[in-house]
Amino acid sequence: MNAPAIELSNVSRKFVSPEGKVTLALRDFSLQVREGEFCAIVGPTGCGKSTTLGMITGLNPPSSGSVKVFGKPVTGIDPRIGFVFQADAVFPWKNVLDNVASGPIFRGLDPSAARDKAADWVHRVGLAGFEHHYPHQLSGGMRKRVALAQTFINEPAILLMDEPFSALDVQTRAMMQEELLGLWSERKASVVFVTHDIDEAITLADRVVVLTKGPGSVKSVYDIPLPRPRAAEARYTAEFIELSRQIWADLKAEVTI
Ligand SMILES: Nc1ncnc2c1ncn2[C@@H]1O[C@H](COP(=O)(O)OP(=O)(O)OP(=O)(O)O)[C@@H](O)[C@H]1O
Repeated sequence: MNAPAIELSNVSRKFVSPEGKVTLALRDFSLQVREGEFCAIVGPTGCGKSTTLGMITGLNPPSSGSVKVFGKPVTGIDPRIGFVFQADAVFPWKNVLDNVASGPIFRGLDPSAARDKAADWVHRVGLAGFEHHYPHQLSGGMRKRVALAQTFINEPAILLMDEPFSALDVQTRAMMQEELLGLWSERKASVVFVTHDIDEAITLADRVVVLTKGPGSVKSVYDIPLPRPRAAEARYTAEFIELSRQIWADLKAEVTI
C-alpha cells in the first residue's frame, strides 16, 4: 500500500516569544491524508490550524513528533505542494495571463510555452477575455479564480488551502467551491482545507477533522459519504444537515467564551 500523502504523527508545536512567553499551539496531534483525499480541518480560533499547514510546508517545523510527505520526512520547501491562502497572492503589477504563467516560468518553462499553458488555465477558470486585466481591475471572486489557476497550473500533488474563500460573499463562495471541486476532480491532489465554515467543509471534503481548542489536537473525525460530483445543492439534503449538526455540536463544546 502507498504511504499516506501527508502524515503528522504525535506532533507538538511550541512558540516562544522574544519576551520568553511560551505558547503551545498543537499538542500530540496526529493526522493522515491519503493520496487523492480531500480533508477539511475545522476548529476554534487559535487552535493551530494554520500552524498545521505550516508544518506540512516545512516552513514551520514541529517541536516534537514527525511530519512526512509521501513517506519521507519534510526537510524544506517541496515543489509538489501548492497553496491558496485567504489573502490574494497575485502579483498586482502583472496581468492575469502573466500571473498564471509565473509559476511555470519560475520552474524553468520557456516563457512563450508558459503563456500558452496559462491561456488554457485562464480559460478553464472562466476568465477568458480578462487575460490582459490587472488584479485591481478584477472582483474578489475573479482574483480568487486567478489564484486557483496560478496554483493548479503547477499540478500540485498536495494542495494546502487556508480559508481561501472566507473573504468572498456567500454566492461567490458557493461558486468557487464548485469550481474548486471541478478542478480537483480532474487530477485529485491530496488536499488539506482549513475553514471556519462547517458547511463549506462538508460540501468539499471526503473527511472533516474537528480540532479541540488550543493547544489543538484531534477531537473527532467525520467521513463524508455524500456522493460526488457534489453541487452546492447537496447542502439541502437531510444527510448533510445531520452531519452539520453533529460537527457543530463538537465544535460548540470547544468554543467556550
Ligand atoms: N509565529 C508565532 N509566534 C508565536 N505564537 C504563534 C505564532 N504562530 C502562531 N502562534 C500561536 O499559536 C496558536 C495557533 O495559531 P494558528 O494561527 O495556527 O491558529 P488557527 O487555528 O489557524 O487560528 P485562526 O482560526 O484564528 O486562524 C495561537 O495561539 C497563536 O497565537
